[in-house]
Amino acid sequence: MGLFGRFTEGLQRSRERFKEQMNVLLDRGPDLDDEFWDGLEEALILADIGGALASELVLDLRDTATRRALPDAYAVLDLLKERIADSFSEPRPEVFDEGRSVVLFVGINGAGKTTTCGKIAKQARDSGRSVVLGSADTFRAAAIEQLEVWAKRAGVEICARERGADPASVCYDTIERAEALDADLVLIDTAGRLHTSADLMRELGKVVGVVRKRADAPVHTVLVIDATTGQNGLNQAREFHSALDLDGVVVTKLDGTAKGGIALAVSHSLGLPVLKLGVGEGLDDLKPFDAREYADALIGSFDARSA
Ligand SMILES: Nc1nc2c(ncn2[C@@H]2O[C@H](COP(=O)(O)OP(=O)(O)OP(=O)(O)O)[C@@H](O)[C@H]2O)c(=O)[nH]1
Repeated sequence: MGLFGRFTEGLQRSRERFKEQMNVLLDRGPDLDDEFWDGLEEALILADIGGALASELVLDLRDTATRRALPDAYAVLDLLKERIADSFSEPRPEVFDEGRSVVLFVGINGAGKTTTCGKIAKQARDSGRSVVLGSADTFRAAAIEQLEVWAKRAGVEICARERGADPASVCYDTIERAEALDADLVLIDTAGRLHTSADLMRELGKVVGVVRKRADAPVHTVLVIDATTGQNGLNQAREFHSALDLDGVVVTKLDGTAKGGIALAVSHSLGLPVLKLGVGEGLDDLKPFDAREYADALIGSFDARSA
């Protein structure tokens, strides 16, 4: 898929914000002066890739521009896309797309865990894999019903118990059911919790421990991050990663924010792969992640004619 491929729409607001910032600079001309480099760093920070990575990238680009004698800002912006793509952690297709896998979705309230579970179930089902969903979010009755609706839409099995049931035992039942059905993929929704609540994080750690002990297939923990929370997503990722040793992240709600750079901030600073991207509320609004396409869609295209 080309430059404006799959993520174009989802990252539209982020790209427009970046373009606005850059056009102010490019209107002065494409010179690689101090004002350009400072402006570029500011635009990257505003796109929520994080202050540390923004200055790291700009330092590297500045150095490369001198060494390679890059002619102007347009050449730097092209190189920026390459550097952004290279800054993402390596992909891990075994989490959702290959072999047998048990995945626990974790994250703060409302991040999009239940919705993402449903969307991934649908994609896996469409590609011929058998899926069992588990509703370990027994805290919210509506979450159980919501996951049942998604299971129906995706045409997959679901294991659920009543509100207040022990989440670990729901996981246990789900894995048992998946084994009986010889399922390829088990997707378990957990209750939303604040990364700052030590008790809730400990409880989640126990649930993950039970699943790791019980499952025969590889167990993966995936953090769902709402992109609209911007840099707070990085704090969430840090806490969840240190408590649960995450395997990757799914970034949701990219359709409603200009803070699309958060996927890069998390992936780069914690060494976690971005596994999927949520770009809407519908069943098909989930995109596979590709670092190059993401970089293209985040930065957009600049050339002497369009500026
Ligand atoms: N625009 C948009 N909305 C999304 C996306 N993903 C989820 N949502 C919406 O976000 C809201 C919360 O999603 P849920 O899936 O219920 O979130 P959750 O993390 O399971 O919530 P808790 O169970 O309370 O922790 C719902 O209204 C979803 O439709 C997305 O990619 N884009």
